[in-house]
Amino acid sequence: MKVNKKYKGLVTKKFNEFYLVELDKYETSVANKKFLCKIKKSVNFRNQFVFVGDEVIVYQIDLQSKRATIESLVKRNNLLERPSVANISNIYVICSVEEPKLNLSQVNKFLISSEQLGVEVSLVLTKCDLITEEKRLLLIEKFHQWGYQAITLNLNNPENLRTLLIELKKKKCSIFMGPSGVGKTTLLNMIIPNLDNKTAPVSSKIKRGKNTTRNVELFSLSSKSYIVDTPGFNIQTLEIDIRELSNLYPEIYKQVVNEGIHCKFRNCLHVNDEGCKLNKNFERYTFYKEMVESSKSHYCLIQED
Ligand SMILES: Nc1nc2c(ncn2[C@@H]2O[C@H](COP(=O)(O)OP(=O)(O)OP(=O)(O)O)[C@@H](O)[C@H]2O)c(=O)[nH]1
Ligand SMILES: [Zn+2]
Repeated sequence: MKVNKKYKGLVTKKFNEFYLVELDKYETSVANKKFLCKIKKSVNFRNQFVFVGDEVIVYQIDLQSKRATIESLVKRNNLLERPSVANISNIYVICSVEEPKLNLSQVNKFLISSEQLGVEVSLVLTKCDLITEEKRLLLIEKFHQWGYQAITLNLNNPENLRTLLIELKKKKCSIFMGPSGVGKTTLLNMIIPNLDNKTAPVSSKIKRGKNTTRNVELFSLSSKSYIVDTPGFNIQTLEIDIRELSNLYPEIYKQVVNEGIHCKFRNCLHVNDEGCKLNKNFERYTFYKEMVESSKSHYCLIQED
């Protein structure tokens, strides 16, 4: 039985030329909303590929065989690389407080690289069982000054995981990103039942290539809430316009937008500029200055090993 109607849907998985598309729950009364789709042959997406996370319009919906055809692609908000996922709403930057040790410069790069996508960015600190309560509170205070309410986790305490899960269920589409060995896979395995991604102690990790052949999938946490079942492997390649950089630091954004400071020049970079009014007395200013300086002659390209 074919439905002679068009519906909007979300690509939750992609394999070869097939796409698993979940039809919008509010637009259809069909019970199982997942349809195996191919792209309409004559369609020209101007060499654009369709990725997991993309919204598409489907037609030729066959309720019996659960097949349909993708007619067109809805304009996407953003596209992440490695893994390729579209329309992410939230990035959770995951860093461990120990094993591996917290590296502030690296945390900064992950945060800026995520902010650059224009999504909501959160910071999660794992392995808090390896530090004292006093140190944990100091870290929360530190990152509060960076402009983030760090979520601290400890595998021995399921209570903090529950809090994170409640938060994730309110977000549209989240992904975990962070350096190797910080516990991203461990967390995903706890959040997604039967996922069973491989984890390994830090010392025996193969640093690259792990999981690369797996197909990315969106896992539904609640209606309208998804999480990417694979962590982002690395910092996204940045091509930041030097004038945009200050907007990616909440400490600077807050002063310029919320407090309305007025530097003498509208395009002030807040680095040795005449008449600059920015209060530079914050911890990440050195990182900011370094990024501005390294991108003065060319766009800032950051790639992390
Ligand atoms: N002590 C402690 N160890 C943890 C915690 N969470 C994870 N680990 C351990 O950290 C190691 C690495 O965890 P993974 O989940 O594989 O880390 P990952 O971030 O996915 O690493 P990559 O796959 O390399 O990106 C494993 O041995 C985990 O058991 C924690 O809260 N406390
Ligand atoms: Zn300034």
